[in-house]
Amino acid sequence: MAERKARRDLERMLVDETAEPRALPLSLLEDITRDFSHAHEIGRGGFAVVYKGILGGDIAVAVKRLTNAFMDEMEFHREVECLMRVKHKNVVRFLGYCANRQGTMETYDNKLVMADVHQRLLCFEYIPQGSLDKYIVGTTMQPLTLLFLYF
Ligand SMILES: Nc1ncnc2c1ncn2[C@@H]1O[C@H](COP(=O)(O)OP(=O)(O)OP(=O)(O)O)[C@@H](O)[C@H]1O
Repeated sequence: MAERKARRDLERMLVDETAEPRALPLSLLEDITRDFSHAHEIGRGGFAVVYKGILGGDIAVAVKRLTNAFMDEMEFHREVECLMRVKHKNVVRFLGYCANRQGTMETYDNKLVMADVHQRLLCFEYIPQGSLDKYIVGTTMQPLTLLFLYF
């Protein structure tokens, strides 16, 4: 129920450019990326794996799952705060964030222990051909291709 509402809100945000980024439930981000499946992976950076999240129809978002080693809680808060402040037509729109912490039983040293699993995620507008180098290649290749065709 809450997940369905969050999904609708996220879809609405994509058409309403004035909407502020918001907290998103982990269950929604898991659902739209098919549990962060390999098939949804669109890229990797130094600190994150980026997935394509599919909402209704053709609507997509980019979900950035930060690696655990990267950030402590304070750093993550600062990152979210900075992203929330930046609003510019040349900057990819930040849509939301998720910080989830869950205890799971794990075996350590032949004993069952309660481990804290942290998930930190950021959600952005999806940019087709996400990487800037693909745009640059796309634009510089065109004249070259035309030149080649001319000769
Ligand atoms: N909003 C987006 N829409 C589509 N693809 C994206 C988006 N954000 C990232 N990607 C893809 O994921 C890749 C990794 O992005 P990410 O932001 O994690 O790292 P980076 O900017 O390449 O490097 P760094 O680790 O230094 O930040 C990008 O190269 C791009 O292909």
